[in-house]
Amino acid sequence: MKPFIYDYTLERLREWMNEAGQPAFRADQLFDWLYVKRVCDFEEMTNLPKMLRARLAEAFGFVTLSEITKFESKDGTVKFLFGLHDDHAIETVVMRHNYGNSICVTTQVGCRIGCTFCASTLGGLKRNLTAGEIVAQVVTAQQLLDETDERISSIVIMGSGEPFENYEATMDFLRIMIHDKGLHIGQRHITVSTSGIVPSIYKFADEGTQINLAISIHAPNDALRSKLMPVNRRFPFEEVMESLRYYMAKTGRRITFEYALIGGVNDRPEHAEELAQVLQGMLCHVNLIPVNHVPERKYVRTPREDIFEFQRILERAGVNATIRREQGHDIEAACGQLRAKHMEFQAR
Ligand SMILES: C[S@@+](CC[C@H](N)C(=O)[O-])C[C@H]1O[C@@H](n2cnc3c(N)ncnc32)[C@H](O)[C@@H]1O
Ligand code: SF4
Repeated sequence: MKPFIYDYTLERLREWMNEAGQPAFRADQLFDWLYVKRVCDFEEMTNLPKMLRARLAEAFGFVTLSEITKFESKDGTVKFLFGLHDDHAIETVVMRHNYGNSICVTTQVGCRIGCTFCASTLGGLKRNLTAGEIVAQVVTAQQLLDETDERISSIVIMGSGEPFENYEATMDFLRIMIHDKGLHIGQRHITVSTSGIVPSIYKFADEGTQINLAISIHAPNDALRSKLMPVNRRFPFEEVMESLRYYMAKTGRRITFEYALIGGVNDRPEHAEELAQVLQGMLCHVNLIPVNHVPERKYVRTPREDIFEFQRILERAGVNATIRREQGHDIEAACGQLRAKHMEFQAR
């Protein structure tokens, strides 16, 4: 199979042009066709010489995401189930806020991390997505928004998969997204979420970007975190915290801690107090998320009043905390749920 043109950063396209005996500016023209004009056919790139268009078509393919289903929520959230060339399915969600539109992208088909509350991991990991397959989710969604003159202004890497186990593809995706000659998404408007893959956190800290980092913490201590997230046995709580301290010292950037509240499991006042103690004095923010129901799991949601109490305990200790506003609840926007249903349906 030919490589996807979306797999290539502008720097790599320049190298390719150089090897093909073309001036570097041809790569910039190509990049503009791909990400500013959002054209998906080399033949339409009319300021490139005909011979070059033919060579590009010979060397590269486009990622085609077939729309298996699309659900639109009352609040404007749109959830796509896209089919890939090898018949795998992935989810992408577009959320509309009063400050702009954001997209939640998937980085792997499934996930091998095995968090006990997550639908994405139910069938294990099938494969990594290439950078181009992550890019295609944004371009395809943006093409649809072009029809109503809307723009994607922020990205969260919070769809299925662990981005830091598909590190290089995720970084190339980010390089393509932030480039000022392409879609030019502001770095501070992008968030990468990880379950805590420690070596990648160090690597990411050294990249020198302004991109936000979120950590799925979900427990205030080692023992409970290991129960909820088996990855904690590979990279224990304290090692994760140590890597985050390095990240903060290196980048000066605030970290977001994601904490899904699960009724009776990690949502008691003593959990809030322990978490407050661990995070006190850290440049951080806690995002409290009422756990999304996953039919295969028995977890229940924390009552509203207890969520507020959890938040109050953190705030009283000086730890900034917000409760995530839920979007697309009526369309099962919780990541992995739509794909899990699709797989179940196919297996029948
Ligand atoms: C699906 S993960 C993808 C990114 C990365 N693998 C991670 O764990 O951070 C994105 C976020 O969704 C959260 N999540 C997964 N299942 C959830 C559920 N049932 N309810 C609420 N949040 C959930 C994760 O903990 C994580 O914070
Ligand atoms: S929460 Fe993230 S790391 Fe955990 S299983 Fe789901 S996608 Fe994988």
